[in-house]
Amino acid sequence: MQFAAKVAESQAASGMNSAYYDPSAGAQQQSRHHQPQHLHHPPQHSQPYEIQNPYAYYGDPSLQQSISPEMGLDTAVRRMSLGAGHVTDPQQAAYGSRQHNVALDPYYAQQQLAPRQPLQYHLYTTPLPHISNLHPHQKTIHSFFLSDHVREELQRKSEAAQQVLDPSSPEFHRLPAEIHTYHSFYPLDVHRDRSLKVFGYPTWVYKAFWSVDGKPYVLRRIEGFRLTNEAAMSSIEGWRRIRHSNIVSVREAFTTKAFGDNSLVFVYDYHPLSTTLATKYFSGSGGGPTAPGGGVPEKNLWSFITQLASALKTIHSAGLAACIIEPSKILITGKNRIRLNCCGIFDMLSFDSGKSISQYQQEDLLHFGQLIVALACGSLHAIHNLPKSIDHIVRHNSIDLKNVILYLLSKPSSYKSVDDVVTMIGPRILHEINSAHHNNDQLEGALTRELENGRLVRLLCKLGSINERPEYAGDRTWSETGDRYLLKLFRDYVFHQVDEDGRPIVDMAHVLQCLNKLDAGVDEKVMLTSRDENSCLIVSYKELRSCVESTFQELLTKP
Ligand SMILES: Nc1ncnc2c1ncn2[C@@H]1O[C@H](COP(=O)(O)OP(=O)(O)OP(=O)(O)O)[C@@H](O)[C@H]1O
Repeated sequence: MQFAAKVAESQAASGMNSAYYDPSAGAQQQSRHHQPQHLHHPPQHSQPYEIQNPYAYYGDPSLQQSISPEMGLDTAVRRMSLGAGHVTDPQQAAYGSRQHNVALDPYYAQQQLAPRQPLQYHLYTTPLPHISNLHPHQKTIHSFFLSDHVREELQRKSEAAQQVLDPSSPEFHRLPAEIHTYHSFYPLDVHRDRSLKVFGYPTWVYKAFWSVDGKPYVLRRIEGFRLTNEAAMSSIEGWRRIRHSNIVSVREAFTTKAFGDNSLVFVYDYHPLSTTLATKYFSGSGGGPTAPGGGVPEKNLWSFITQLASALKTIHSAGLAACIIEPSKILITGKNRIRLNCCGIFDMLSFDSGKSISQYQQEDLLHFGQLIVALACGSLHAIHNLPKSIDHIVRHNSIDLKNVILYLLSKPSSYKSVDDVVTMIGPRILHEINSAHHNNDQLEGALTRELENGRLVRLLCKLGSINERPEYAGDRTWSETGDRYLLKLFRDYVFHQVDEDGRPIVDMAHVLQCLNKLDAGVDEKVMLTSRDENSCLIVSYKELRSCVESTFQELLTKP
């Protein structure tokens, strides 16, 4: 595998100086390590990334025991973030300062004085150097990594997923430490007032970790609901089988008294940093795009209609009804990506209502139509004056949109079904598929850029394990002889080049080229010189590669 990476020295230097490799000293001072429990000598330097185990945070042995080592590692890898309590999202604003819980970690016990700092995203987004005259075989350093905005978005999501409550906050003490198999509760409600509007009961939303797989989930608690008919619990089974890209997956439901009342709890997949249609388009602070008429632009509307129709098609085909098509219960989990939330709750709350499923399905279509009217007019009150609203929609949108809305709002009948909606919006579905494929292509391109990096990190790990081990199997000269000596000289050749005045040459393209050639084991030869310049060895990458492999195997197999 070869890269024809060739960048001007200044560009290379800027790449090497970018925070991706070496965040600025300021950030380093602010970031903190989270040391695994078994390390007795915490390193003195700060690192750009912190790999943490959320379970170690709590110092709760019973929890730690329930987690397998593999799971801990997996979780630790997923926790790669700068590890700082970032406090800009509304959820945090509602609950005050929150931080990663470090208070109970013995390593941090003496280091609690300095407050954790927000993530400094700008250190991770390097400006692209302006290069207009690159040859086809040349690449800028940025082409080896994810684009800055994708990386930042993923980092923000990862950070949000790992947030836990500050143990000194009142909220921390109010919430149970563990319920069922979930722990580390973190409230997601944007506002503190509990509205009974949607479910008729106050509801609370928390992120919590499931101790079985270590992943975060969302728990929605229906406060004060006493389950009178045990059979209602079985209604969740149908929902557990539904997997759809526009439906927030339902995991399980259970009752609990852990909150001091009779609560019913539903568990859903967690989608970090999501918001709702209500917050984005009807709260006045969402900043969503608006068309000239004040509503959501028609292009976005068609995308929402297609996604919701697709979700409803799956739900109705499974003999279920959503019963919850309302702006505050439709999550926006990405750009124009929506997911129907809170499915399954009404099945349990109105288990004995006596209504048939087809009646509920007809209501779904009606609520679907009302939602589109509200979005197209930019107001939740639009459905109260339909003639005026339809008139507004016709003036600002296509006739196709009006036809779909009129169909959805038409009288319920046994002939009215989501299938007809799918037929009506056929051409728009094609457009949606095209956009989805396009987005896929872009993400695949981004993934491909990172593809080689994992390979290089593996190689670097091997080299790091081999080079300059102080002693191995009692042999103090182990790293200074044989294959290991060759690899030590190669390490100097790759990373420690100096110019004629002895100044370090920092050339990212050279490093990448050498590592790629080593990984591929090409026949090209390289001249390695000892530091005292007394010996000089000519060796091929192929030979160096077999040195790496055999030495690493030796490390693995010998006691
Ligand atoms: N599955 C989920 N994954 C991630 N975040 C979620 C999920 N479900 C809800 N949320 C977050 O929780 C917040 C609160 O959800 P909720 O449904 O209570 O909305 P709300 O606007 O507060 O509605 P209500 O007025 O009915 O309480 C939402 O804004 C959303 O950001």
